Amino acid sequence: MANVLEIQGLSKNYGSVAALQNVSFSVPQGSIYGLLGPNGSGKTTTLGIVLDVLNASSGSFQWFSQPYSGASKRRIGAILETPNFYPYLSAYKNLQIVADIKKADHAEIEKVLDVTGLLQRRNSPFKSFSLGMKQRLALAASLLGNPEVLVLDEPTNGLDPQGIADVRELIRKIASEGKTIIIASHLLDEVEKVCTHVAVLQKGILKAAGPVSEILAQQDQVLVSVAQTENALSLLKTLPFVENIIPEREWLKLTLKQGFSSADVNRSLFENNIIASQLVVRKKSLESQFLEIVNK
Ligand SMILES: Nc1ncnc2c1ncn2[C@@H]1O[C@H](COP(=O)(O)OP(=O)(O)OP(=O)(O)O)[C@@H](O)[C@H]1O
Repeated sequence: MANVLEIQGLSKNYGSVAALQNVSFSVPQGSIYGLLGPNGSGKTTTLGIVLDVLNASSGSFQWFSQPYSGASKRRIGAILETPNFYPYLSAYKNLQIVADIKKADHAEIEKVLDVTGLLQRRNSPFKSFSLGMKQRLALAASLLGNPEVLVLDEPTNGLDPQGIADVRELIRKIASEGKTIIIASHLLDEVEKVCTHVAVLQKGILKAAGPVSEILAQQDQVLVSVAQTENALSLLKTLPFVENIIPEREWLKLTLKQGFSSADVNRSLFENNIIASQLVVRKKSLESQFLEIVNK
């Protein structure tokens, strides 16, 4: 699959602050790519550089395998900040202004209002919109000109759970039409629910990048409680499918290699005359996986 964006060795210093340090990753065409990291990790800086509103201190990037130009700009729709529309003008009128700036056909306005679920409210003034509707109007505006790629910085910031779910659905719908979407977010949950790929930033350093299924693998943890802890520990250390063992009070916490389950642990213990009094399978939380990645 071709890449819509390739970033090589990007660094950015604000005075003595190293906001980005030698960051490289590629965004495949058709992906929903999450740029994940806590506040201040360099997400907005990365997006600002690739959208040409900030200069990098060093490194390079290409959109559609070419240096950034007016031609590539027309293929990208972006929302970098909380959207500014005219409060007393209707949704439709506001989009007319955006369409004129982007030299987009006015016929597109109805379509983007429909996609974002705002057709019924086309004549309502922007100031009467809820935060979620304002965010959807910003998405509608970014869709004018029919860009191939959307770049969104924290698109669900400040929204309530329903608003977050609406924007998530909308992102899925837009992606299903073949567009590539790049989203910066500090919300792990959001990234896991909607993204196909993720890059994890911490203090300007890229910690991991790739398909979500590889980066945030849903590895289970198996907790074993046995009377003969020492015997069990010696045995478990010899089992090739046990990746990691953490003894914690009466429990032995195990991480297993892909394709193995608590049944394999139970069988091995039993075959060696060790009876587990309790065996518990616990899903590793996204938080703990994220912390493992950033602490690596
Ligand atoms: N104009 C600036 N001048 C000085 N330092 C800056 C400037 N902009 C950003 N920084 C610093 O660069 C680092 C990265 O900031 P950036 O806004 O890119 O992070 P972020 O991951 O987008 O965070 P947030 O989620 O809070 O927006 C932070 O330490 C921030 O304080």
